[in-house]
This record gives sequence, structure tokens and C-alpha cells, in this order.
Amino acid sequence: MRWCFSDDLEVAQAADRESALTALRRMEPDVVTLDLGLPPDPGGASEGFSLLEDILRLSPQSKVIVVTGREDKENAVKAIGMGACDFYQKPLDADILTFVVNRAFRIAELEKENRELSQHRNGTSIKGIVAASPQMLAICRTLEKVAPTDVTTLIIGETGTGKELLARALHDLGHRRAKPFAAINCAAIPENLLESELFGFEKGSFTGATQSKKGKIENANGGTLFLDEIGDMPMSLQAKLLRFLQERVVDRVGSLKPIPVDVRVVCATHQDVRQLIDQGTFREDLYYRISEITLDVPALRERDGDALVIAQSLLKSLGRQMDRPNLSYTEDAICAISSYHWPGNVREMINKVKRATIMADGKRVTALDLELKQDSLVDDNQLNLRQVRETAERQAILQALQSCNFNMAQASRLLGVTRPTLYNLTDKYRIGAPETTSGA
Ligand SMILES: Nc1ncnc2c1ncn2[C@@H]1O[C@H](COP(=O)(O)OP(=O)(O)OP(=O)(O)O)[C@@H](O)[C@H]1O
Repeated sequence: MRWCFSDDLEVAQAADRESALTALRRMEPDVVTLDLGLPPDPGGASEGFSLLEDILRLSPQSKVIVVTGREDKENAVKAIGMGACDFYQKPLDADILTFVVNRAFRIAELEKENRELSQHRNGTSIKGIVAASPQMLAICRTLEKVAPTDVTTLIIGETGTGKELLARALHDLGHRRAKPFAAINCAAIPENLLESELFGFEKGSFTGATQSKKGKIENANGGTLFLDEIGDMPMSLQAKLLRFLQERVVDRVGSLKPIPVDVRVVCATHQDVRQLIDQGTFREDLYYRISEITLDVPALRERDGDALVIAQSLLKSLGRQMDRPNLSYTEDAICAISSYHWPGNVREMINKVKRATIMADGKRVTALDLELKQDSLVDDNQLNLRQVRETAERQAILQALQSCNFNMAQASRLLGVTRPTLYNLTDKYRIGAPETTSGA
């Protein structure tokens, strides 16, 4: 069989279950050909089936072709039922074997592509939100549960993480979607104007109030009121807002007649409200009122895989808008996007991708087009791929050693490395058997 395979295939041979498993761990092959007749049961198929089970468990992505005797249809069918990809009946025919093996490689390749694509797929169907990370998908699931209710929701997270987007999604997925969504940024309006902006005013209540005007809260009647940067709301207005949240009536400036208003309230802030309470700039009772449910939106750098998915989606949409469709990222751009810290989160990414869409020569967007220079990437305090790899490697070695009671030969087989390699690695990570370390 070995001679049938072309030279560009890397082939490992194994004569029994143990050596097959060692080779499997070491190579993680795309394709395995497995003769069911293995020692100590070369005439039967029991050892072959056990090994098939092991292979499928340890390396589920490997495509296994079982090799059976001429008339052994029953075992071939059983192997396919267990998860083998194909079977090949002896005697050997080089052309047919090559055909079967090539087809298995093609399936492995397609499955790999499929896995990669699904990793980069948008995992939520909430309009406007692109996400694939478990962290954001969990937030989206919570949001879908909260949206049909009227509970007051507080969304916290760094600037540009998508707090307003989530607030709109809460509105759009709820029963108030046909009614107004009124947003007000408490940090952007001067203190003396914020009260009349929120609660409205009566004619003549102050100089220039030539006619009565409804405030944002009244305008949102039936819909959703979004109070952005609630942490910046002046103390003087917090009491009035609390009264509104408790009584659901507004008192326009200059009026003593309370007006009932039915709105759902969603608040957001990038600040640590607990800290504001400790500093005495935010009322604790108001905090409890606005945070019946809290959505804590993680920063982009904390979401596994989101940066790339969002960057791809932005390149598509901005490319379309700017009449530059079919742009794609170079490999260095992809690395830069994944490792950059994104202090301004998605908003910063939008700016960078917009710039790159304009600046890119040809169809490829580079790290330079994105203005993600090497020195703006990972600093010492952040995780990088090497650190992640080393942490995982150390953990796996420790686990293997512990499960074999620190027997180096067994652990090296389990890990699919040679014994000298394992010694090197235990030196590198300063892993010693318990008695060695405790005596040190
Ligand atoms: N997951 C996401 N998918 C697609 N676009 C996103 C996502 N998150 C944020 N955005 C986009 O990023 C921009 C900033 O989002 P948004 O205004 O909601 O952030 P924010 O947290 O409210 O920011 P700030 O605290 O500065 O007000 C918006 O254009 C928004 O559409």
C-alpha cells in the first residue's frame, strides 16, 4: 500500500494498535487506512474495531478507510456505521486505492474549510449585531429573553462596544417596536438644559420658553427611552428621574401637573457605577432602579474571534458603500486585527476599516492600510499567541504526567512526542514530579 501512495503524501506506518495511536497523536493525519485484522486478532476484526473507535474519538477530523477481506461486507458496513468514511476490499488495486484515498483527502479538506467558515460566521440573527464569540452570543441570548419584557435594563461596557446597538435591539425585538425609540446622551447636554430636554417645559417657565414643549420622555410614550451615559447625569436630576421611574409620571419644568407616561427605560454607561456611588456622585437607589437586568458587554479584545468576524463584515459593507467591492485582507492584516488591543472597540474598527477601504491599492487590504503598525500590536501585558500556546502546552504536559503518575515513557506516548522531547519540555516549563518539587 505504501508504494501506491504518491511521494507528496507523508505516510506513517503502524503494525499494531499502540503504535497506531502514537502515530495518530503525533501526526493528526487527514486520512487513515485501517486494516481490521490486527494483532492479537489478525484473523478477526475485534482489535481493528477497537482501534477504529479510538481513532474516531482522539482524532475525529481524520477520515478512516477500513481495509477488509474480499468477502467481508458485513464488517465493512459495521465500520461505516461506526463512523468510518469509506471501505476498501482486498486484494490490492493501486488505482482503486488511490481513488478512494484521494476522495477521503478531498472530504477532509472540505470539512476543514467548512469548520473555518463556520468559525467566521455570524452567530446571531439580531439585526445589525455581528458576533461569533461565546461571550457576545451569551449576551445576545439574554437580550432575546429580556426584550419581550418591560424590565429596566442597564448596559455597561467600554466606549464603542455596541451598547446603543444592543439598546436598539432590545427595542426592536420587544412589543414596543412600532413605537418611538428616543435616545438622549446625558453627557452631551449641559446640566441646565438636560432637565427641560428630558421632562419638557411649560410656556413661560423660563426666559425664552415662548411655548410649551414635550420632553424626550413624553415623546417616547409607548416606546423606549434610551438614557446613554447615565453615569454623567447630574445629582440634581437623579432624584427627578428616580421619581419618574417609580411613579411613571413626568413633571414638566414649570408645571405642577404630573403627566403619565408609559415607556420602557434602557440605560447605558462606560463608567463603573459602583465606584460613582462610593464617590457620592450617583444615587444608590437610582442604581437599583435602573439595573433590574444588567448586560455587561465585554471589550472587543476580550471576545474570542469577534474582531475578525466584525472586520470582515465591515469590509464587505463599507466596500459596497464606497464602491470598492471584493476587497479582502492580507494575512498580515488578519494577524494585526486579531492581535490589536482595540481600545476604541468597534467604533475604532469602523474608522480603521473605512480608512483602509479608501487607501488600499488593488484588491488587498494590508495592516498598513488599517494603520495597525507592529508597535501598536500586543504589548507585554497582553496575551499573545506564543503565550497562549505555551500555557496550553504546559497544561497538557502536566495533565499527561499526572495521569501517568509522572512516568515519562507513558506520558510521552500519550502526548505523541518522543521521550527526549518530553524531557526538554519539562525542563522548559520547570515541571517536576511532586516529590522533586516539594523537596526543592
Ligand atoms: N457587534 C457589532 N456588530 C456590528 N457593529 C457593531 C457591533 N458593535 C458595535 N457596532 C457598531 O459600532 C459603533 C459603535 O457602537 P455603539 O454606538 O452602539 O457603541 P457604544 O458602546 O454605545 O459607544 P459609546 O459608549 O461611545 O456611546 C456603531 O456604529 C455600531 O453600529
